[in-house]
Amino acid sequence: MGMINTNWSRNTSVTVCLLGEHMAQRVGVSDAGTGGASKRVSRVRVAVRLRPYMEAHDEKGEGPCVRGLGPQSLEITNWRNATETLQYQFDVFYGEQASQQEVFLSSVKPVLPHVLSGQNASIFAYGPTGAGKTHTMLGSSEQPGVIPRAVREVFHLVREREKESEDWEYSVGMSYLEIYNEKVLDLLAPNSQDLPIREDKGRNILIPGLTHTPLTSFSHFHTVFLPASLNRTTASTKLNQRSSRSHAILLIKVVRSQQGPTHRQQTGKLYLVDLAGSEDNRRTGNQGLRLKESGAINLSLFTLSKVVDALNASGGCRVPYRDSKLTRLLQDSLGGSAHSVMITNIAPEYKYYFDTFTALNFAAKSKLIVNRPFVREIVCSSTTGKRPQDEKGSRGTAEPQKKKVKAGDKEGQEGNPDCVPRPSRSVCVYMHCCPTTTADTVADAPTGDLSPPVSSVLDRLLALEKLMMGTPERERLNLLKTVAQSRREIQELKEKQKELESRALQLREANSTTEPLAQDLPLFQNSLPPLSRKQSTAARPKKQQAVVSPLQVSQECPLQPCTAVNNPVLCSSVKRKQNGEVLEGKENSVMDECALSSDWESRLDPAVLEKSRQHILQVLNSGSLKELKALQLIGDKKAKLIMGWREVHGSFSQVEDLKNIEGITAKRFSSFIKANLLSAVGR
Ligand SMILES: Nc1ncnc2c1ncn2[C@@H]1O[C@H](COP(=O)(O)OP(=O)(O)OP(=O)(O)O)[C@@H](O)[C@H]1O
Repeated sequence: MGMINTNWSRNTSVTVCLLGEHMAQRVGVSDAGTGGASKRVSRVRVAVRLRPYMEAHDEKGEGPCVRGLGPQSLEITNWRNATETLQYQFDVFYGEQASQQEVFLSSVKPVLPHVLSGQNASIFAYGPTGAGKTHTMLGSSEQPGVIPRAVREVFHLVREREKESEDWEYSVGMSYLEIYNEKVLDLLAPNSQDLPIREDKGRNILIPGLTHTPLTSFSHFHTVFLPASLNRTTASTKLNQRSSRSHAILLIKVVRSQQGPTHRQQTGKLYLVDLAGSEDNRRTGNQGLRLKESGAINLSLFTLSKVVDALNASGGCRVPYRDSKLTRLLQDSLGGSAHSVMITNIAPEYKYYFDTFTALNFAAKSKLIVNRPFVREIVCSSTTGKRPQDEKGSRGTAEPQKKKVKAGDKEGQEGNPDCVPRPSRSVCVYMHCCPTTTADTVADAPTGDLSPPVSSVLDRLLALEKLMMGTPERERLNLLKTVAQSRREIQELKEKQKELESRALQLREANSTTEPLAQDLPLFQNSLPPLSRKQSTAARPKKQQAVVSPLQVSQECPLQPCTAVNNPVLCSSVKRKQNGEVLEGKENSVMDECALSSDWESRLDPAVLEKSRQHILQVLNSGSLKELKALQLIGDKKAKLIMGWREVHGSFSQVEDLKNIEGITAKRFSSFIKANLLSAVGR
């Protein structure tokens, strides 16, 4: 690898590269003191911790390749030019001598009070394998790391807050998981399977089924956490005897509930993340399973890097959170709503040079990420006098969260298990700065009686809704406007529909023995028989294709049973009159009525029929989904099946091939062909 062993004392006289707020900017040594030392505060606080030099990792006796310059800066040898170093500036730099206490006090402790106020915080350790991530996060019994110190501090803060005011009650709970080979595994329930990751309408990331254990004290935490840590997947590699083969995420959830008539409930989450190390398999000596693990680790870390790049890119490009489980779970920590601290661990030996270099560059670009923290609060004003069931209710039981999920609850029990079940007749409001989506509004729409235009607007709404879930915030605002517009359209259409229905009803009542006036109600120009009030809903103008122009009937074959009319629809209305039946829905199209006549085909002009057949065949072969659905008796499902068939088998050589489609029986085909030919020749 041709490493250069730098004599640090020589560096003062040479040019150095400075990497400060932004990436690689070369400056002369005289500028180094000012050029990169920007005081701009980044929301994602980035600390770098240098592990003590270990001779065991320096077979060639090359000495360290990194050294600290001050409380915020360090330099690393420039591998391209031995006479240069690369300098970096971070929020904090912890040298080899830094204690666990120091790391905790300056980087972690300051963010913890936010968690008690309903905000999220993330502390994560990043860096190459063997650089000290687990040491930083977990530590040992002699040198406890961030995790035990943070949890102890959370309990300490809770006790203090409880002493200060009796208005708020606090409850603390934990979940603990690992991402191993792209599987989310519950470390508190070691036999569990890969858990799904979901996102609710408030963009909270959820893992239904993940165990949540209420905690009463720090020592209680210890008894739960320690055995669970042993469930984490670790193994020996050439670089680390006990290398973490998974990303571990400990979630500490603090729910605080206000006492009194109005129940405010704030939920803050603290994510403590020990990432698996990035690995160079030429050096780790990984093979077989280790190599597979390494692939998953590197892939997720690569995605993490892409996420950071996308967040830093201007122009709001897509952030690939969904490309790995890790980034999906860290979505809130990077570019989300959490107060985030990234502790980048690096090793000083030359053996780690390129890993260190990569880690430092990653850390430098992560500094630019801005999160937008907000308080997650539910306000419940209950008319029952009952207060919302909070975590106190399940204190002392290790209950899988999925049991708390109540399907169909509009406030999102399923979407957001943090919204605990609320009492009946209570009003729950989410309060945070993010715009909420309109899933609840969509759910309100009476989909059962939507006419086609309404359902298409609804489809648009649902599509927008889906789109919004993976869209950056400022685009979401635009989408929200479109959603609002669509809602207005739905409302207008519903009103129009109601008006038409009531007019139809009035007409029928007024002309109980006569036909309704076509000019009064254009959509009903092919008048339906008189209806009772009860039947009136069936008279909705669902099928605009029922409105057809007069048939081109063969002169030689006048329509016999329907001699009074030369229109299949009118024919059907006569038939309806005869049997007093009301038909509705596409499958029972009025076309079926005329189609019941067995010799209908012989009464139509063969040339026109052939032309119509060709037209149907053409639609079957090249029609879009919409065009296929415009055919009689073809709904959404059948249209999709037709498209699928086309893709697999190519063109339909004749319309009869339609019988190859699942669900199209000979009888159904016969109805289809009659209905469509009649409809087509009618045009
Ligand atoms: N600041 C430190 N002071 C003393 N020892 C340290 C420090 N950092 C790391 N070590 C030691 O270095 C070794 C490797 O550290 P650790 O296991 O924490 O690395 P890691 O980054 O978590 O590795 P991996 O990604 O492979 O799990 C351990 O023996 C650990 O005790």
